[in-house]
Amino acid sequence: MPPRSTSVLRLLRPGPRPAAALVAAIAAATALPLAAPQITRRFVDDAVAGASTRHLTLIALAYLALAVAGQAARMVTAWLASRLAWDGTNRLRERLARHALGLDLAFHGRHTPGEMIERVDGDVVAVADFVVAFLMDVVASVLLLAGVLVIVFGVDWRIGAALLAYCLLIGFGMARAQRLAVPSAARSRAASARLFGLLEERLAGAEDLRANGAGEHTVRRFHQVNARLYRAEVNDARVGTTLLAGTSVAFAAGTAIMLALAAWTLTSGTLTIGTAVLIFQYTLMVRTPFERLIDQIRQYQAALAGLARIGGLLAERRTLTDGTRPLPGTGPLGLSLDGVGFAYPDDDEQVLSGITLTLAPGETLGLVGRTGSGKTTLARLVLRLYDPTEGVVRAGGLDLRQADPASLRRRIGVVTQDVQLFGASLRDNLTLFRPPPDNEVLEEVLRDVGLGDWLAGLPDGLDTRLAGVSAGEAQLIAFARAFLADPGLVVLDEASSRLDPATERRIEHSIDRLLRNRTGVIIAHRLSSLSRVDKIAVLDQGKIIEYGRRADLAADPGSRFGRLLDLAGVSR
Ligand SMILES: Nc1ncnc2c1ncn2[C@@H]1O[C@H](COP(=O)(O)OP(=O)(O)OP(=O)(O)O)[C@@H](O)[C@H]1O
Repeated sequence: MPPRSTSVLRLLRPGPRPAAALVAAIAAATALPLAAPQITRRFVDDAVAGASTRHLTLIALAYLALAVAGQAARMVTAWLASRLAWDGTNRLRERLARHALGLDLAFHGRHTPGEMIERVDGDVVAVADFVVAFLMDVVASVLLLAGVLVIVFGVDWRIGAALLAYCLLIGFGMARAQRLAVPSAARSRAASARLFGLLEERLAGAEDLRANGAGEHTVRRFHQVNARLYRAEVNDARVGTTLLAGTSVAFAAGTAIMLALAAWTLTSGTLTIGTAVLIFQYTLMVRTPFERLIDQIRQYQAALAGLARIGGLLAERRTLTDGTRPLPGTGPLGLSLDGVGFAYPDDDEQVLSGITLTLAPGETLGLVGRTGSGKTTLARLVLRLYDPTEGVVRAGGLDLRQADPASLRRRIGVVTQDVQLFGASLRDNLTLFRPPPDNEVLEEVLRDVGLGDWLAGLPDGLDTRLAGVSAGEAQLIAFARAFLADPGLVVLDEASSRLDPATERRIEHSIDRLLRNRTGVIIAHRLSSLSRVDKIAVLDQGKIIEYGRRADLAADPGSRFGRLLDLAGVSR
């Protein structure tokens, strides 16, 4: 096993007491069924010898008690094994989620959310299932098989040797058969993954598909993929049934041989009838452990692959190193970019180059440029979601690479146009699950951003679970979040979607308030926003092609910014 997988397994290791309880439960679950045939033997031999009904009834009752105790031990084992596995895997899941959240955007850019969910949940569940099954089936089955063989060897070594040979043959045959079944099972899983992939993608785009009349094509495609899954499943079932029938025949033949052996020893006078019945029962007992063991081979492979992937994820390291120096704790933060260049990791294209600009504390910058010119990328550098590949970004005079990440998140805020609202209360959506300030503070902030009437109309006020929030309201909630966080530098990616004039006015009012006494970088999509900024930078293909004070650029007849205003019919 690779070393990473062993370190993952270490996370799953239980404490000594639960482990001891599990070992005891497994031992009981194995020993009790092993004792049952001994009681049957006693019953048969005593019955043949003419024992009283009372005596035989007592033996039968003992058998019953043993059977009940055996089942109870198995239930306790199952419960303990699942608890241990889930405790361990929950620790692993938590560790993975924390680790993944701590990795930087370069990592998350390479891995889709679906992939991360599969890693943090799917792989962990595969491992948990395997750990439970390993304890329940593999350990218990091996112990049971070993117990049966030892007992039968003790009764008659020749029959023991025959049973051992039979077990080896069956084991070999079942492992081969399992390998035959793997390709058809893999085909069926692949077809199922394709169907779910298609469903997920098409359901996510249901609105666009319907609006563009692509429904019929989607349904046809769904039928095709579904038909492929059907064929793969039928084929898999056929292979499975054939193998099952073959295994049953092999077990029946083995049982018949063991019975014949028992009958032979019986007639040769070495064994009693009770012992013959005992051997017969033990022979029947080997079937279930074998079936369980073989079944585990598949799960073992899935778990091993899962462990390797989990280990790989835990081995991922942040590429951004954390600094230790705090940003100035209060007041607006100045911002300067000095010869900044940037290319996304694993991408040769230079997205930004030679960016130099300065904002004094409290000043605002409007970033303008065609789509793809690098505005969002520049904002990401200011938020230190990435480090520049050339040059320096400074806030409050401090190179962001040296800044303590907690103070950076507290002092530099962002309002994006894709506002993420969570299926939680309005309060939690405002505070992002941090300990909330008093209700009055939250209500005042909501009133300030123009959501006072909206709040008054909510059935449970701040405790209302958010659903069906409009784009404009979502934007205003995002402003409220930013007010609560009270940063000294705000990056604002303006909503480019059309909002009704009343909402637009409310949003502009909020922007004005948010920028008061704060430094701001606005990715401006509306010309009206440009009227409030102190400076303008026009980006084109990652370079600043125009930069200066807004008033100067507006007054310059040849400036691009001036032409932009003229084109839109806005007075300079
Ligand atoms: N995560 C990423 N990985 C690789 N390349 C990226 C990534 N994000 C953006 N780019 C590329 O960087 C360039 C600049 O993109 P960016 O999103 O910064 O532009 P923008 O001016 O904000 O565009 P828009 O106005 O459409 O939001 C584009 O060529 C884009 O394809």
